[in-house]
Amino acid sequence: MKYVIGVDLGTSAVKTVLVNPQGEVVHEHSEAYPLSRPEPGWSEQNPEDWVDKTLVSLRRLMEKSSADPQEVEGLSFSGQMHGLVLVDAEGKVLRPAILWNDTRTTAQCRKIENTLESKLLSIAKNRALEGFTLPKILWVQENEPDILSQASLFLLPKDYVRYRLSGEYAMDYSDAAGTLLLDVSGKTWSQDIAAAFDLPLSLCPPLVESFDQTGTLLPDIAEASGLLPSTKVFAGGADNACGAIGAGILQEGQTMCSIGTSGVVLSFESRKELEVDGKLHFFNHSEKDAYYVMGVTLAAGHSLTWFKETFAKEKSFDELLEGIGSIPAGSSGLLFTPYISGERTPHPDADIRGSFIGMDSGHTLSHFARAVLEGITFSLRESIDIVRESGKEIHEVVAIGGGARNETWLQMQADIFNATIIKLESEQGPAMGAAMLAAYGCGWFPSLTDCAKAFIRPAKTYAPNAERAELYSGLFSLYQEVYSQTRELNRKLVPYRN
Ligand SMILES: Nc1ncnc2c1ncn2[C@@H]1O[C@H](COP(=O)(O)OP(=O)(O)O)[C@@H](O)[C@H]1O
Ligand SMILES: O=C(CO)[C@@H](O)[C@H](O)COP(=O)(O)O
Repeated sequence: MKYVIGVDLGTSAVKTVLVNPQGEVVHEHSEAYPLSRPEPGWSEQNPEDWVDKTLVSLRRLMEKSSADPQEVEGLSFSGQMHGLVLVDAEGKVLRPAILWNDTRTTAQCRKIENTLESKLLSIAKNRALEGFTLPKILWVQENEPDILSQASLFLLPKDYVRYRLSGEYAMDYSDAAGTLLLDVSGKTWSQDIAAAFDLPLSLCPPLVESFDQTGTLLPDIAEASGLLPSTKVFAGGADNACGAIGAGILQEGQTMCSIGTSGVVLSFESRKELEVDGKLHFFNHSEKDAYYVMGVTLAAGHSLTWFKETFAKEKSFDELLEGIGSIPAGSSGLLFTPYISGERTPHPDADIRGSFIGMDSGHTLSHFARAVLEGITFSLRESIDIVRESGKEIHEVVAIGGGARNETWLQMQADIFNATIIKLESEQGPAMGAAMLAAYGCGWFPSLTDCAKAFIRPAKTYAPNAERAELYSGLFSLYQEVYSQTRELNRKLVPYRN
């Protein structure tokens, strides 16, 4: 038997999957790492934790499977996007990584917009959002100039881990697109953007395709992970691009909804000249010369995790959600907005915070749990609507991520999106996408599309229920009002957040 490994460097954990040529996940293993929030709105991780846990996860995967290391032909990566890792000339990390969900950079975003004006959308194809990488580099430039002056390169999370595993520096287009330093349609680093902020282009690593080989495992790494120094290492991609590959989103008209820590609605796009005016993210795909548009809910699964940890810590997700099927759609008038760490689509607002509206003495824990799922799903419906307004039809949506584990939530997505939801045999979208990039890179298939045909199998579909779809459509209008009704209040609450 031959295998490939997909490594998904997530926000909460690194997941590794061992996949055979039929696309079956033979074994998987996950290792969690901490996230630190040293100040309100900050979110950091220690890159050394990623490397340690990736090696532990690979070793456990190999031990569990008892696969012969000779049989593992290659591995590739999917990574949390946008996080800033700065390294010096020796490859030493200069400060903790600043993550995608860190919102300290509002001032830097305004500086980028004011400096670049229309160039930002014409070159980088995206607006300046706190989560993206360039604002983080500018924050370091302003607040820790000594650190930036020692930096010889910036990397994204999975690029740092790959460098430690293979000794080679590289960044693929799908992840580079989320930095705001890439000329997205030209597929080169933008000299114009870098020069506007006095950043040398030498700070940017070499660009590669997601399925390009970037060396093999270093001998000490091979030993620590239970693999061989001949194991091929492929570049990999942004977690959302890999999630899309793993969900088979490889053609115009295909859309996925991923509910992990964040929530994402992503639709394939073949036209590099498409203008979405910053309303959606527009990024390079991990498929060659393809793109995607995407809307992001910052705290999707994170809202559910926060709710569980705060109000029902002793319960598992399944225990918390087991009663929600008997709560009526609309949670008996309880409405939740998932803005617990600010929001991105459609409200790029670092100061907004969540609400429960309509609390009643008759509401139970199950009403609250259902309202949380409905609020997250309404937020994703806002992205679905913007994608539809851009001219795309959405009749079917492939669901991936931890949120796809709950049947009631999948049906709720069908009812709120008014589209058929497809659940796959494996909800391991990004890790599976990474494994597919390795399989294609190893030459197992002539194209990623052929690989998708062999690897991806639908398990179940959920059709919208007309009555509930209508009820949710009315409630969605009320949900949309909550943002404007609570924005000013939240702004006034900012000084009290400490
Ligand atoms: N059994 C479950 N039912 C519904 N949602 C779940 C379940 N288990 C986990 N989740 C949600 O999935 C999220 C984790 O999804 P995952 O795709 O693993 O995220 P990430 O890659 O961001 O770490 C959690 O935040 C949680 O809200
Ligand atoms: O910032 C984004 C996309 O722009 C996030 O989607 C991150 O890429 C992290 O994703 P998860 O940890 O939720 O998978």
